[in-house]
Amino acid sequence: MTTDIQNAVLLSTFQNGKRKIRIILHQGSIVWDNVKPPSEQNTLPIENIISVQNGYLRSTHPSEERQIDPNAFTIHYAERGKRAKWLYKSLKLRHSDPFQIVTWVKTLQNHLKCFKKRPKHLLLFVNPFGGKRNAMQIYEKYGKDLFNIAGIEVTLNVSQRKDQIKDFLINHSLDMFDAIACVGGDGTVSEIFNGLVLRECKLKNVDPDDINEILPKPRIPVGIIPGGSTDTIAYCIHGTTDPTTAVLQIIFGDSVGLDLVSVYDEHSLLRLYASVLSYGYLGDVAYHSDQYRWMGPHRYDYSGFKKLVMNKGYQGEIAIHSESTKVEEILCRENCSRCESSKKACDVDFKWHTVSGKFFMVSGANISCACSRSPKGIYLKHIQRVVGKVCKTGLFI
Ligand SMILES: Nc1ncnc2c1ncn2[C@@H]1O[C@H](COP(=O)(O)OP(=O)(O)OP(=O)(O)O)[C@@H](O)[C@H]1O
Repeated sequence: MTTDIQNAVLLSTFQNGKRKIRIILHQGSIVWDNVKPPSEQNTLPIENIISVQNGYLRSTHPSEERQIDPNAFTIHYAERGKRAKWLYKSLKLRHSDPFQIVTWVKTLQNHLKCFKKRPKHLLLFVNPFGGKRNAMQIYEKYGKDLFNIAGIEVTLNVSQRKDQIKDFLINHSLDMFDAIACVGGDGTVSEIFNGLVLRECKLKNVDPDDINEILPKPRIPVGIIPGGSTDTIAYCIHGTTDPTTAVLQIIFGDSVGLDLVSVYDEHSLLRLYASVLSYGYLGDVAYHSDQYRWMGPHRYDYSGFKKLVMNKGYQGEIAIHSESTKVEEILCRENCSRCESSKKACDVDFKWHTVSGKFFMVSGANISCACSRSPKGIYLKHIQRVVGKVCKTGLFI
């Protein structure tokens, strides 16, 4: 059945506005071009189609029920734009023969049914407190209509207090949802995955406070629509903080894995994080900037400058479990041979090494922590240039 759908070939000529276009469906793509020169050929992979909808006749009165136009249909799709952004586009097509319309709509809709990862019921959390406090407006402007076009049923949950999203996820049934998403920043995303992991612990009778337990992985996919100040997790995943791009990725059910790090004190699990844990400069900026929330995202510039000027270094001692004796000089990047060899840990002789002294900051980053302010992420050379030789920088990516 699926192969029959995938092998379908269609060729027709449609009216698109004032121009006539020839359009062909073949081998998982549709290609269209003007019948008359100049040629403007477009290729659209079927997986980039959001939905295919019948056209509607113009109603003469708002109380009238909308009637399907048998001679028109619309293809809603996504197209890759500049700088990692995705754009929403649509193609309106008309034909004098209603049979042509029915054939194209049915065939394309059957194709779309094969994409099983696309969500149908989405639980969407909105944090009205983070960033510029405009998360609801972001949803209304960039999310609502696109989810509607995609035929996704959205259940909105606007958070009323800190940790409400986390508590909701721990305590409520999620059976009716096939995906979760949020409009918010890194703190909101953190509430979601902390809530999901603790929920799994509760369901599987795992004690999250036992450091020797392996924490269970939540299976439900999580979408992130940037609506915070830094939005580093969204930026690292999508390469941009553009909300439309995020909404389109959620619609298509595209996913990547995200590692989480658990942080414990002597007694219990403190929290899980996906971006960065920091002691020293960055930790202080994150902590103190919260009292300047009224400044919006500029609070980080203000606090960052203040803390940089006041910085005299932070005393500390770090123990690192590593095979190398030169732990202070190591810089890991993508495709790092050292990380590759450490995956085969049995061949490597790991020992504890300690580094102590005054640090500018000590950070444990799980992702590059790139954001629009710092597109290269946490970058060691950049930090060294800022602090000169005053203090050490501990950074482990
Ligand atoms: N209704 C609410 N009132 C107060 N705080 C809330 C509310 N809802 C969520 N929060 C908390 O707001 C905090 C900040 O939100 P968020 O992280 O989304 O924005 P941000 O700090 O501006 O962005 P970023 O973390 O990307 O810099 C989160 O830690 C979350 O727990």
